[in-house]
Amino acid sequence: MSNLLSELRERRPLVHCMTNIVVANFQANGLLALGASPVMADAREEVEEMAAAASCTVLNIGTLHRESLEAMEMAGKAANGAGNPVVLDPVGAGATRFRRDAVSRLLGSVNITLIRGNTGELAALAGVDWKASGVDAGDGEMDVETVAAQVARNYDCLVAVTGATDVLTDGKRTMRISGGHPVMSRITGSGCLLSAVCGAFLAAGKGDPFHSVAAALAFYKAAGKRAAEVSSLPGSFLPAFMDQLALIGDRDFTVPESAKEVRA
Ligand SMILES: Nc1ncnc2c1ncn2[C@@H]1O[C@H](COP(=O)(O)OP(=O)(O)OP(=O)(O)O)[C@@H](O)[C@H]1O
Ligand SMILES: Cc1ncsc1CCO
Ligand SMILES: [Mg+2]
Repeated sequence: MSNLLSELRERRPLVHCMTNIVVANFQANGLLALGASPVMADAREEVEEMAAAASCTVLNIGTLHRESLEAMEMAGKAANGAGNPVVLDPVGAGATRFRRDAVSRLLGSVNITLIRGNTGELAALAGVDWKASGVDAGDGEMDVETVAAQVARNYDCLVAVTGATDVLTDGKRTMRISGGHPVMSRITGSGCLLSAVCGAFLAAGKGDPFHSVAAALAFYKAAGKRAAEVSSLPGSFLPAFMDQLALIGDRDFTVPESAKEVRA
């Protein structure tokens, strides 16, 4: 059993979120429920200071515009300078040219620790032919483990691709995490909040970042599963899910022991 969650709650990491207007409140509440401390800040005038003061920065392009993209680049570089982890959530990366270009720009100028997205977003990052559907996963065929590992090697970062089964890779090792419940994809922002939760776990973990993200994914799946036992309808699932983010402890979820080696 890992005690990462207890350490996280003890440390209460400050998670700097540059996020979208849909999920900001949900993300802040979810981080508080988990035991982290959220701060939303995206003005160019302050992001460098905030990123340096925080324990990690989360860049979410869900409702991006020119100014926020510029601010994200500044924040990402400041977080890099402070040695803090940076999570990129490439929301709807395949939906428009602006989003594709924004993701390339961020990946080209900031050292990203983790990219967390759904299959459609992974396809966009990898240039795989895909039927994009706004911010949803969309439709298409690809070997998620192989493509995610290629993207991880390309950008020298961790990649977490979520869905019915989550895949985590650093380009050399791959891990699959199952669990959760389909209702998790029927509320908006469950992926966005997860990206911020991964940031909190990365900030709390002193060891292998791969292990910290694996723990975050397993924790979140467990919270979804337990909340769906209370209600699997979206409206009443939401508060039950918030409660589980606060209730679950280290002994209530299992991080898979072994990661599979992948061939480059
Ligand atoms: N069918 C499913 N069964 C079990 N868990 C699921 C399912 N779909 C999604 N999840 C879980 O929901 C969480 C969010 O993942 P998802 O891939 O839906 O994110 P997303 O598409 O980026 O969401 P959003 O953009 O709305 O924030 C993850 O923990 C994932 O494991
Ligand atoms: C619905 C939606 N549109 C832009 S961001 C967002 C939140 C889920 O990704
Ligand atoms: Mg998403």
